[in-house]
Amino acid sequence: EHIRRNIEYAIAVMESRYVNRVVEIPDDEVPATLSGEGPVPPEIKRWLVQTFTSRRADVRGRKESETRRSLRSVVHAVQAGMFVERMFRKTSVGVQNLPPEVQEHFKNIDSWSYDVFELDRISDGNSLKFVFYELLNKYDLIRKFKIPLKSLFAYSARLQRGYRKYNNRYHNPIHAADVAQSLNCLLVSSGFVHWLSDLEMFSMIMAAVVHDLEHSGTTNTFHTNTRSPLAQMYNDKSVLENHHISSAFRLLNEEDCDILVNFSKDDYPSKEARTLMIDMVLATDMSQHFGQVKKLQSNLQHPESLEKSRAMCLMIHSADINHPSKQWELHCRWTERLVVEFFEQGDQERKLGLPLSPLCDRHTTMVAQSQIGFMDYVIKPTYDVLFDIFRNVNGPVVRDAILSLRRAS
Ligand SMILES: Nc1nc2c(ncn2[C@@H]2O[C@@H]3COP(=O)(O)O[C@H]3[C@H]2O)c(=O)[nH]1
Ligand SMILES: [Zn+2]
Repeated sequence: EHIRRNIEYAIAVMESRYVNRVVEIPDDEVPATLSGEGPVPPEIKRWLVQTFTSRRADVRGRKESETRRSLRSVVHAVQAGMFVERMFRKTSVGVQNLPPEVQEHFKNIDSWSYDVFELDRISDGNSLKFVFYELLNKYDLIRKFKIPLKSLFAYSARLQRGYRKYNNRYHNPIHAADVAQSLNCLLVSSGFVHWLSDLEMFSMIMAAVVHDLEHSGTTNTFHTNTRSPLAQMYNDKSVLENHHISSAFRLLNEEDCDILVNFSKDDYPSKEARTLMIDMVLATDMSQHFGQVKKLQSNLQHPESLEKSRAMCLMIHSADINHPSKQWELHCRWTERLVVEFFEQGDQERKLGLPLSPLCDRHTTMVAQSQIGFMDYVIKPTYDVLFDIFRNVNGPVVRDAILSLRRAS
């Protein structure tokens, strides 16, 4: 059934999107791409450049040779029938703990039009806690990693509290729940869910859930410009993202919060799992965006060089910027929230006598135009590359399946 769904999905994607399509990704130097005449107003260009590019060298220095895993190897595994058999709900450990209304709502959790605001309403503001639990349970990870439910709920409660620390309109627990649910959709619809190991699945869900923990409601540029304690701590580099993932790991040390307590020594703190989670959260720094997309696009010219971990990072990043590709009502709600947050930062900048960041001036910002720029220059290229990756995993499987069918008939 899953193979059939993968094949149908891949065929649909190829038919509808990939015939004679040219992907246009701006160069790392975005201004060059945007410098021509076009509908993008100067302030929006400034925002794109300031937010989505980084001329700093990537200093993370992952030793790729050690754990290099290409998508090609995954394709081979898929062709050889080496799916990870994911048990959906077969062994759920505690569904009875969920309020019935929430349980009913989760029937739709694989849908791109899932209404996370409604979940938050019916769960009395516990959307993050319940999505975290539901996804771990759905993929049987609570049982496999012997995660104590008491710790899971204590940790989730601390996460929700951490997300509420600054009362942000956008970067709050609902956003984290939304990113985790959207990630789940991408994993399911692409078939990735069947070729990630349990540890990789856990790492991805965890990364989605913690990726904006204790977000200050202001941008990295704001932290740097105000020389905030966090900017000093992280030397102006991916300030917030470093804080999010660092806080998530530190929270595990709080009383009753260690959800990793029963992980085997091979699983955690293995370099692989920890590095993966750190890399995925750091990859949500929007200054890495154009570099990340461009690198993957060039990798796609030689699919054998595509790395699984890079694909996973792109998936989290795509889930993080999902709402412009969702239903209009959902998108509008998120946009309204984001704009409130941007304008509050602008107000603070005004008070401090700092230059106002792009899109943060409540008196001059053109929201509609900026959203068009965001969709054209950020969302579309990201999702184009993501679907190209999906196609690279599913494509050879589809081709072989078609050949087999032909031979059989
Ligand atoms: N301009 C604009 N930025 C967005 C939109 N959605 C998400 N973002 C930005 O993309 C960022 C992704 O990472 P964060 O969630 O930290 O913060 C998010 C916002 O800064 C949108 O609709 N418009
Ligand atoms: Zn986010």
